Amino acid sequence: MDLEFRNLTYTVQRRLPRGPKKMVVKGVDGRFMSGQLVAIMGPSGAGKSSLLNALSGYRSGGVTGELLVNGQPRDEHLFQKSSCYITQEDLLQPLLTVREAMDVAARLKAPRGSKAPSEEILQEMGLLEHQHTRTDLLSGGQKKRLSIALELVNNPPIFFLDEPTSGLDTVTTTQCVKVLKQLARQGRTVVCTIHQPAASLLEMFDQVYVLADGFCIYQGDTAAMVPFLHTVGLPCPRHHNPADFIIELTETPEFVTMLSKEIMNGQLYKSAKLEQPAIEPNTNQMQLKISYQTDDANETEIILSNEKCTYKVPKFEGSSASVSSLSSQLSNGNSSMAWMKMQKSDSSEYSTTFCEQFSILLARMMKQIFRNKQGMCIQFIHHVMCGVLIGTCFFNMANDGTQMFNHLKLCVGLVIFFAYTQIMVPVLVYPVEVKLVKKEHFNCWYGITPYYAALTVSKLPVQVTFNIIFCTIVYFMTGVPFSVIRFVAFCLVGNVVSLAAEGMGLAIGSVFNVTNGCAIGPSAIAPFLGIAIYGFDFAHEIPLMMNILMKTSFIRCGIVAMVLTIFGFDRQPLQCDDMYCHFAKPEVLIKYLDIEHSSVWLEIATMLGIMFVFRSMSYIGLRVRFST
Ligand SMILES: Nc1ncnc2c1ncn2[C@@H]1O[C@H](COP(=O)(O)OP(=O)(O)OP(=O)(O)O)[C@@H](O)[C@H]1O
Repeated sequence: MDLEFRNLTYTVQRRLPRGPKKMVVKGVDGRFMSGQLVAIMGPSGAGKSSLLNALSGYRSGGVTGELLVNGQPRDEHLFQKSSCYITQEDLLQPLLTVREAMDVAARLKAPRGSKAPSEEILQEMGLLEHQHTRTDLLSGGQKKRLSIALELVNNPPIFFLDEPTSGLDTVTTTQCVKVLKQLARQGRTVVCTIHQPAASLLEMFDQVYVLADGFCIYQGDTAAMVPFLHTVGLPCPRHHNPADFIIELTETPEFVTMLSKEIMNGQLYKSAKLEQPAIEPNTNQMQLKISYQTDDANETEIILSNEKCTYKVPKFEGSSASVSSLSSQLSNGNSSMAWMKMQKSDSSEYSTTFCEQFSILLARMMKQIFRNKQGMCIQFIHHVMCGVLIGTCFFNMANDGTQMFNHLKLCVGLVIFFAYTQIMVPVLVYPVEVKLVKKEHFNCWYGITPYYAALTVSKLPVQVTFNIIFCTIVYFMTGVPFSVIRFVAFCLVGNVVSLAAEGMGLAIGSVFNVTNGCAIGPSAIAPFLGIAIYGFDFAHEIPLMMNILMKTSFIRCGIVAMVLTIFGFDRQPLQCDDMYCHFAKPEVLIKYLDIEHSSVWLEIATMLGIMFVFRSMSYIGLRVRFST
């Protein structure tokens, strides 16, 4: 597929605190042709990643201009299915082997009714011998190749890569660029940003697009760059790396202005053979008025307005199809049209159904959770130790009528434990996970809803089990009189508080897009805020806002539910070893706290409602973030 862009601008604005708007890509034009390996070069901060993000659709907010595919305005949905974006960071699912990661990608992405040739792709990428290695143990170059391999399973005709060589040594960098060159030679359009390639590496690229301060200062064949600079009076010294030379020129604003004018901000394409305008008159569009005639499942006849050609639709034919055979299908420039045709005929957004995505993602998440032995071990020790500590502090105290304040401390302590244990996990883990999910979602692996559903379900078994272990230890060590209903309610309250807290952590993570440090502040304050608000419960005059906050604080609901669980359910009067114990009768304590009209089930239902609100916020937050 040929990509064109006209008068493309990309404006960014810092959100929190809101900063001034800044145009980072300034009305550039350009054209990237199929079968070509294109390097977007420029000094740091020139706008390379921004241009790549805008072109790939990875960022859509703040982008203006015309984006064309094969000369026609592009259909974003179709384009997204036809392209893939590989981020600078190697975002790979942890705790899976190369083969497992590949199989998940193949199950999610391979066209319906077909089997992606995972083994052949791994072979082609030189990863077959590492197929049983865990993804986090791969070297930098292998990670990069795996990132490419994962996207190759549905054989997209366009690849965008953000700095694929960053952090790699010279040999690995060359290997990586060779792989990209091979992908391009197979008929794909491969566009990547690159810092300052060595001269030998630069030669491997077919086309170079140089940016400086958001302007295009060169576009054309790699071989035509030095002659172009010579013609504008900036000859590259002998034995000087042309990439270094042009980047050095960008340090002088006058040169940037002059070069940008010469190349008409990307409207001109400097060819090693002949010079031609980058954007030809709309003759292209005439040629692309096509009609499809399908003879059989494999062959498609495409009639262009003035010529006729026939070729095979790229189609996986079971595991016997090799990447080479796929490549040969793509090696015809026209095959991108066949790809588009194939994608157009499949109107669904993903290759798999909602249920398939949900079950594949759930299986992947469960596998990762159970393989995280260290994490599981830490969680187990944390729950047992905290249970024993709390049990020791309040040992056999639950039946002592003289210890009213200790009873309350126990309830508050338990709720804080459940809240803190769960709130920090998503806040710390989620920002990293979101990047990975964004990449996979953007590359059309799956939708947000099945991901979110799988995320919610996958954590439950382990979380509930550990909470029950904790509850059992505390319940019996503190000596709360046993009854089945009370014990069930006790475990239920703990689990619901932890789910609400987790929902809050997810909401903080996805709505505010905060990184670890900033997230700790609000999330750490939140439970205390809940308790502080609870303190107002004893006051007579509660301001309206505070009242609303109090009623909607899951910490408060948790404490009320916990008190009602321990002292409710027809509990007999507590032992009293003093002359008089005012709070020996559970009803007196409940009345004193002004919660005699509440019920455990109502508080649990309220917490579930709060959890639902938090989870909805985080779901919407994700959707909004992924759509801009
Ligand atoms: N979301 C954003 N908010 C504010 N500024 C931004 C945002 N995105 C990019 N920028 C700014 O836009 C400019 C271009 O950024 P970009 O990441 O595209 O540069 P780059 O050429 O890829 O740099 P590098 O090679 O160092 O990665 C930079 O000055 C950067 O600070």
